[in-house]
Amino acid sequence: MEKQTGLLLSHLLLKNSVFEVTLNCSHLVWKDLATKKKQTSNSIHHTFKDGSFKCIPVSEIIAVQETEVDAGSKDDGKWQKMSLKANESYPFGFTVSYVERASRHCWRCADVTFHCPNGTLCLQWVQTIQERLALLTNRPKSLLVYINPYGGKRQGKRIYEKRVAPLFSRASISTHVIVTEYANHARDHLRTTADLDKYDGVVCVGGDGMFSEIVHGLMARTQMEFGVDPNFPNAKLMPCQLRIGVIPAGSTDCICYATMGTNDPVTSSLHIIIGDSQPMDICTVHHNNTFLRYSVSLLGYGFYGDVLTDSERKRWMGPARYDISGFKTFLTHHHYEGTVSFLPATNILGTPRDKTRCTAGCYICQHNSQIHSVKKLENKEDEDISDSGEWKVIRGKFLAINAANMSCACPRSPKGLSPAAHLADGTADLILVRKCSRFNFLRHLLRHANKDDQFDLTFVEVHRVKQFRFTPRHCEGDSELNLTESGKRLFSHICKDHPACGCSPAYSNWNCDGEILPHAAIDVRVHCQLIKLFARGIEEQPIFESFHTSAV
Ligand SMILES: CCCCCCCCCCCCC/C=C/[C@@H](O)[C@H](COP(=O)(O)O)NC(=O)CCCCC
Ligand SMILES: Nc1ncnc2c1ncn2[C@@H]1O[C@H](COP(=O)(O)OP(=O)(O)O)[C@@H](O)[C@H]1O
Ligand SMILES: [Ca+2]
Repeated sequence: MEKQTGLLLSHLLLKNSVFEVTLNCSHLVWKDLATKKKQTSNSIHHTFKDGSFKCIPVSEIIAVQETEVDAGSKDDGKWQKMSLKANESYPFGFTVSYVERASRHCWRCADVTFHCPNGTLCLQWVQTIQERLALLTNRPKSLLVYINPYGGKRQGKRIYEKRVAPLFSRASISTHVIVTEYANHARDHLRTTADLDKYDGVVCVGGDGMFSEIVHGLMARTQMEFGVDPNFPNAKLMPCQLRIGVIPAGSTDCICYATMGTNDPVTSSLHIIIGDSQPMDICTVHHNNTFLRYSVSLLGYGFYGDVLTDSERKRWMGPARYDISGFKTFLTHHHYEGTVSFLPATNILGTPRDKTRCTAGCYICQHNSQIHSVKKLENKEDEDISDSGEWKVIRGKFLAINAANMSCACPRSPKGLSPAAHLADGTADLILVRKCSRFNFLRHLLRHANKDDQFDLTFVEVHRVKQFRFTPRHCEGDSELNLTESGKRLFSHICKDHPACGCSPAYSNWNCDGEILPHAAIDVRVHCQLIKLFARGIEEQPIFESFHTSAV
């Protein structure tokens, strides 16, 4: 064993070979001494598939613990042989659990057990690694967990107990778990009752609707604490301090998919454990200066509003309801008339049709959010939002009006509704699909699932915006008309009951992150980075950490 400042180096047994194991301030590295000579001293090393070399960042170590070296502990013959040898001259062991990257952005918790020649050395390794982990202040120690037992395929509770809780326990994270008993249980608990000082984060097990509940609860609590009235459309909303973790157990799971590249509960758990942080924009939705809701992913009128409205009656079907309702809504082919006004995002990097993608450490999000902060400091943000800038106005008949605050990538559409949209740039992509033939609309829809550009069609346009407004045709000129659900039904009724007349109903509903909004006329504003997730954005490719031999 060799211990210099900040460096621990020992020769330890791993499986049947002696490895040089090193812990420096940022990485844990192990090299098979038998193959070490083959490596050139100045080359940048990678993790070798044969296991002869591995380099993992300390920030991705989940836990370390002493391991009993016991020949009878594994039933696999090979392992027993190794254990016997370990017992002879390496009778002590410790196991390091760490993040390993699997395919398609999935993360797994891998274990490696090192055998030591004496107990003092073993203890020193365990303690030193634990000390390093304790220095990682971004990691949560205590979490408040809400499980929706009815989300998706109703597997939330099982997913949490079988796949998530054991990982949290291995990482010594304490949890307070609440299985929700009714819709908005989590939102109301967070808004009024929960003792948030006790926790380092809030975790929801469910779908995008459940995530939306958490966002509403935390946002309401934060605005109340700071005395901000969200009814005031130009209010400067305060960001939430607690990070949110999302364990996917829903029907769409686009929040997970767009922030981690997969909807896998283990991957989400590992991002939570290592304390990742991904800021996200939030939209506020108002009607006649009254706050209605927050939206994080999709605000959709027309097609996606109608799919949602139809699908709510089919909740018992689980996630398949969206496919059935999607098909049915496609066949009905309703269009809606109205005016869309929007404030384009100017002086920012990125456009909705460029080839850049919002990935981990996104430069565009960093750059554009800095512009927002400078404006906030100079108190020019309101100016920009309400008066200055050129509002654009588009009147027409639309099959769909969608605002994507992020890509909205999900298993149904791995590139998403707006593939170049950003999680945290302070803008949303406003997609207008004008009335067109069923065939053309199908072409547009199919392009969400293949490589072709869904915006490269004459009847589709997309704008990167900071704010937008929609006024359905029958409300135009009557800003006071408060068109609620019952009113809308009255209007819609006329043609919905007479499909043969070929007319479209006058109004659709807004799909706001999977919730039906009771108003058709809305004002929407994007707020930059109001919440943070336990995520890091989609990693472009598996990261192989660089490591120089000379540094060891
Ligand atoms: C072969 C045809 C391909 C059709 C592709 C359709 C493109 C799908 C993009 C869907 C984007 C979804 C954005 C996220 C919306 C969610 O907030 C919302 C609620 O989710 P959850 O709480 O998990 O139920 N989900 C939806 O509105 C579902 C829309 C599905 C439309 C088919
Ligand atoms: N215990 C519960 N009973 C009924 N509804 C609930 C419960 N807990 C949460 N909900 C509601 O269920 C809705 C859907 O939840 P979600 O987890 O997003 O599943 P899905 O993705 O299948 O829609 C959300 O609107 C949420 O408010
Ligand atoms: Ca955005």
